[in-house]
Amino acid sequence: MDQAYLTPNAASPDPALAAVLDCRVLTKRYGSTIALNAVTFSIPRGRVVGLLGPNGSGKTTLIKLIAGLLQPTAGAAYILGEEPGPSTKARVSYLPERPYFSPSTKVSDTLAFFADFYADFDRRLAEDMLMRLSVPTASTMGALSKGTKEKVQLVLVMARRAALYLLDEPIGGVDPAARDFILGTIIANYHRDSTILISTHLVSDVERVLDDFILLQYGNVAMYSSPRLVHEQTGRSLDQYFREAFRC
Ligand SMILES: Nc1ncnc2c1ncn2[C@@H]1O[C@H](COP(=O)(O)OP(=O)(O)OP(=O)(O)O)[C@@H](O)[C@H]1O
Repeated sequence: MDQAYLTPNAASPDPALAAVLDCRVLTKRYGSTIALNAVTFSIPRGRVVGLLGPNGSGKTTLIKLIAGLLQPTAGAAYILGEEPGPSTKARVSYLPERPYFSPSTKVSDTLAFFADFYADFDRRLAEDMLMRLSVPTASTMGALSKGTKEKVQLVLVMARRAALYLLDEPIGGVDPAARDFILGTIIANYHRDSTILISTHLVSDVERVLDDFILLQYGNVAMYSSPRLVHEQTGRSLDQYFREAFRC
């Protein structure tokens, strides 16, 4: 495990070194279910971090807590030193796991909506990415395939100039051939100072773009490391390593 990434540094006097995201003993219970159990980690700026783990391990719960859509039972998440609230929402670009535009909304209207709603939205960048992904902007969302809807929502979210992007299962519905292209387009266009936290089961598709990964198991951080370290230490890709380590 690369301990360097685990060092909380939100109190650093150098803003360039301050953590974008700091989770401290972050805990969420739903009744008697402990979805997140005193999760503590820190992510510096400029990293692309995979949030990995089996079904029910707490990935969506963690992302919703950071996005301010859920309240923690104990502990806290800090975005650039602040707990989730209106000012962090202006710095965080969040892609939920489910579609959120009504079927009758045209793709071009979603661009207008984001431009009105988010001061940091780069409309030209969004239009450019949609064109490169061959998305028909005159269509309604309801007329698009599941994968194309996901492309639109991912493009909108990534065309904001946010400090932190929270992507919950962004490419699950996209065909395998297009995943590489989409990830490549996203990574080529996002601002290098920003941090991306991306929850996914598609480890083999995303591992090449990840600087680091956090593995959740039963609501605990089981590992915080990098694909590079896993490869150096085991000779395996992240996907191979997980398949062997967590075989059912
Ligand atoms: N609204 C809720 N009410 C009760 N329990 C919940 C609720 N949401 C999540 N849970 C429970 O919390 C735990 C974590 O769920 P969560 O959705 O965060 O996991 P996940 O890692 O995102 O799963 P998946 O990979 O299947 O999307 C699970 O045991 C789940 O059943």
